[in-house]
Amino acid sequence: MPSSYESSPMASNYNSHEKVHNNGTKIFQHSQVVVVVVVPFPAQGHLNQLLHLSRIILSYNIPIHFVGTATHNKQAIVRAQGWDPKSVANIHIHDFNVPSFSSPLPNPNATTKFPSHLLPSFEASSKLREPVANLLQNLSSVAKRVVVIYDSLMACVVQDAIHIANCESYTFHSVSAFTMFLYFLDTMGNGKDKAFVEKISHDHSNNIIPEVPSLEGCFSTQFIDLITSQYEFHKFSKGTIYNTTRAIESPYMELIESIISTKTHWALGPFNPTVIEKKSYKGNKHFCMEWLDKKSPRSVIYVSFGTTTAFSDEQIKELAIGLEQSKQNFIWVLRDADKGDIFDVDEVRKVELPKGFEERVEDEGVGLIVRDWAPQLEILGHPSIGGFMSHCGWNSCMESITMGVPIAAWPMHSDQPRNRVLVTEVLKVGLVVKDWAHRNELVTSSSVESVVKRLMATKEGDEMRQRAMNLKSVILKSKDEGGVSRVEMDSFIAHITR
Ligand SMILES: O=c1ccn([C@@H]2O[C@H](COP(=O)(O)OP(=O)(O)O[C@H]3OC[C@@H](O)[C@H](O)[C@H]3O)[C@@H](O)[C@H]2O)c(=O)[nH]1
Ligand SMILES: C[C@@H](CO)CCNc1ncnc2nc[nH]c12
Repeated sequence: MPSSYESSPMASNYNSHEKVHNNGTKIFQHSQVVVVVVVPFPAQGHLNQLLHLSRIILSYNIPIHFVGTATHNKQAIVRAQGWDPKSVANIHIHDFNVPSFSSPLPNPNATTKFPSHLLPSFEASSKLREPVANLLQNLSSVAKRVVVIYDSLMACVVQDAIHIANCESYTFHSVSAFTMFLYFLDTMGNGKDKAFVEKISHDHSNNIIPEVPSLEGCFSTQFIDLITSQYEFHKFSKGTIYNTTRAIESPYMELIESIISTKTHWALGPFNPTVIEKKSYKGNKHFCMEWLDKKSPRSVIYVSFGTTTAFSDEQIKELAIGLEQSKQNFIWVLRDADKGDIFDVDEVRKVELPKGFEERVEDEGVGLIVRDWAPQLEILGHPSIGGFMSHCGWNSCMESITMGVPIAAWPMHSDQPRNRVLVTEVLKVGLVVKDWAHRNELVTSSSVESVVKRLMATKEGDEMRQRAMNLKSVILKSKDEGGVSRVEMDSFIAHITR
């Protein structure tokens, strides 16, 4: 564990901060520096994005304070990918206490796929308000400015920032600009002005705004309450941050800007590294990377559904049979949704596969089952990967697109049904496995088989792979000197350090 992982008293934080940034001469007086405090929401898809962003901001030599409960901080760090884990030592990690919370197993047979079992851990994290307020207060007395970047679901926790004169905050939305735009549009109600509606209708005909599924079945009611209870606190933030790039989502960034013109909207992504650092391998190569090394280019489909999905036994069986019948190479990450505390391993579900399946596909060299944490970013970046069967979580979408891999889309909940539309209809780098209208039905082995074949072994699939590679190169260029992603990140940094 990196030494700074332990939460340390303020004084030693300052010492380590001087050590990190002081190249022989004492360049920092604390009263002159701008510090950034990052407040993530405690679920993997959220923690991951803000840890990546922290590392990017740190690369501009800005001190970073990352706050959360001990278990969620540890979760973010042990699972970080794509860069040298040693650089975490330069981030000030603050482990704050919250009342203990229960950490039940997900329910694989529930009618909706929303991960309601995570609610106790979400509720516990809402108790971070007081320690966060104290931290902001302490930092504000020694820093020139305290910049708070908080997950939109943690607005309530950072509400005291408003009372601190040299503190300003930015809301981070963990979903696509496409999803956020549709969400803002839905909530605009009758206040739409005529010109705006005309523009939207025009965009409709240009396919910028395709038909999307309603939000029915996407969230639990308690989660909607959690989202709504944050509303009143968002008005205090100075701007909003998205993990996207104008290189792929500029129409939606512009639409958001036209709806909410009182704030600055920053497209600072992609947050995940687009080139994987050698040092990220943590010593040994994962066994699936060696397996991939032996396969031919673009011949393997990677199958994984993020950290918030639990399949029923019946669905697992159909998926297994479908993959085998497709006769395509695959790596399948077969794991249940995370628990609220991932280190609580007393109770885990052992998923059953059809008899003999695993041995057969592994002996034949066509399939590999991974049951623990897979190095997804590295896998997607491997030249043998030619497709990704995904639930369309936003991290997975960005990772796949930045690595040039097309998607077989099987959304489960939340923003995923709409990300599916962005991937398949707008960017045209994917096929639909399951449409939201059929969300309560089983996906049969024959539909799995047919989508996998279409993506991996047809001209249509080749064309998608080509488009995905084109998007990858557009994104890489946008990060070069003068490119849109680089310019926007540089100007955000210039803005907060002004
Ligand atoms: O074995 C694994 C499983 C998952 N992962 C990583 O875990 C992350 C999963 O995040 P995803 O966004 O894809 O999916 P999740 O469902 O877990 O996240 C969720 O939270 C954030 C939202 O914005 C997403 O849209 C939402 O679905 C990815 O970064 C993926 O690379 C692994 O590295 N290995
Ligand atoms: C329970 C979590 C899984 O990590 C739902 C995904 N998170 C989200 N999904 C959709 N819209 C959002 N706006 C902010 N966060 C959002």
